[in-house]
Amino acid sequence: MPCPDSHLILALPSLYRHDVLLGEPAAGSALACLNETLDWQQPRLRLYGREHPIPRRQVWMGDADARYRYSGQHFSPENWHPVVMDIRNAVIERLGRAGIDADFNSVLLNRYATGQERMGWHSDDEPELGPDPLIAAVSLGCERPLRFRWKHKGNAAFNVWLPHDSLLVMGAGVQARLQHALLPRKLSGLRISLTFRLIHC
Ligand SMILES: O=C(O)CCC(=O)C(=O)O
Ligand SMILES: [Fe+2]
Repeated sequence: MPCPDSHLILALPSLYRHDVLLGEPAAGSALACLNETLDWQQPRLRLYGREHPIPRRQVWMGDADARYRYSGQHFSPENWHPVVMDIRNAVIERLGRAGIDADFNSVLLNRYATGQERMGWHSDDEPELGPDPLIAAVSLGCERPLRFRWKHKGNAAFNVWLPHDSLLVMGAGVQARLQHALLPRKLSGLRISLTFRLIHC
């Protein structure tokens, strides 16, 4: 049975959002805690032959053997922070209630200090995620839209707004058929996202 706070965005591929994951004050304290305590990194990545610092900060976290390759670099995960582990468990529990038996052994945390910080177009389709990954994206802080576009042109691109304490579920077919990006916006305010993944080690 659909939960009252669930919004189906697409049925096939499967894309939907739950509006309240942790509740308050847990969501607000998670935002403050992660912002203040994590060792936020700004690695330089090579793009079209030139190196640039990424236009946001990030932390990889997860099980020790869940190593990840991204833009030609290997990232070893940080140990699970207890607050991130609690959020992971809340995601698994919420998906379980929706009839989805999910597991995640790693998470990419992204920190956008202002509306100008961003993430470019991509699909989360690295081979270590397997052929059809389920990716669960938790948003904390400033509400911003994640923009989606189809790989085969024709259908219109669209925004999915991600409020504080929401959970976006990118299920079967989403990475194969769509790309997504967090584009710069005239918005102010800190946002942290956590994208949970299962890496096949
Ligand atoms: O910050 C977001 O909501 C998007 C993050 C994302 O696409 C990713 O971590 O792969
Ligand atoms: Fe992504």
